[in-house]
Amino acid sequence: MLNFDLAYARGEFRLDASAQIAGGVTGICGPSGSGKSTLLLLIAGLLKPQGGSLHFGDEMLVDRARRMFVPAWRRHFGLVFQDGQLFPHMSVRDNLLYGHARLAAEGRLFPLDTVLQLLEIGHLLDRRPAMLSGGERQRVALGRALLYSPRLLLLDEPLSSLDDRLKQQILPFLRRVKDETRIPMLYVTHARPEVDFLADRVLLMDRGRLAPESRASNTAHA
Ligand SMILES: Nc1ncnc2c1ncn2[C@@H]1O[C@H](COP(=O)(O)OP(=O)(O)OP(=O)(O)O)[C@@H](O)[C@H]1O
Repeated sequence: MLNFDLAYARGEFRLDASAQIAGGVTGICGPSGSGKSTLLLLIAGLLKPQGGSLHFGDEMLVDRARRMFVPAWRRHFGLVFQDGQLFPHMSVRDNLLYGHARLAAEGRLFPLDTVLQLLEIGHLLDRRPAMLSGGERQRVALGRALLYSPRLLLLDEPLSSLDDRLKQQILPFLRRVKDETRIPMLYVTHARPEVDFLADRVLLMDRGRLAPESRASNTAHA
């Protein structure tokens, strides 16, 4: 599904990461500052690598040797970051429909009602993001990413700012998204239980390098 070999340097930090990743949910774990968020930004097209290549299926998105770089908006990937990053001046409805409304009807994976039901956010449509709880904001951010009908979901610690009760509320939603939509996901987290619950495999990031995790326990989740 995703195949990359990316080199990126910023100050002292060096990322030199390669992997071939199949569909399903791939957890990415590793110490703080090891480069997990940087890797997601490189895959999203929000950072440009200094070297290497990136393929999504047969499609070449980056090939620095040929000076090729497909910009983020043309990759059609969905992103959910820690703080949700909703548009503060727009209602929940307008946030949710922001990407969706621009898609051709045949490109939409699911209608608004399906996502509202899946994430239980139908009662929030007329509110602004400031009027939402953290868990509601996370669900709206996820809803917006889903309604964009992405080819890949990039999730960067999407639950890390939430309390346990909210995590327990949202994790099953994510599993339903995985089971019902089959959209591949890269899921960055420090929280082992989230990975154990969701991921089909785990990659470990350490000082800018990626390696498959060898823990046998993960096969139980494949
Ligand atoms: N905007 C930035 N400008 C300069 N350096 C940065 C910036 N963002 C991150 N870094 C540095 O890049 C390196 C990788 O950071 P990154 O955020 O990718 O790590 P991470 O594994 O996601 O960490 P965490 O688990 O703490 O979120 C770190 O050394 C960090 O200090």
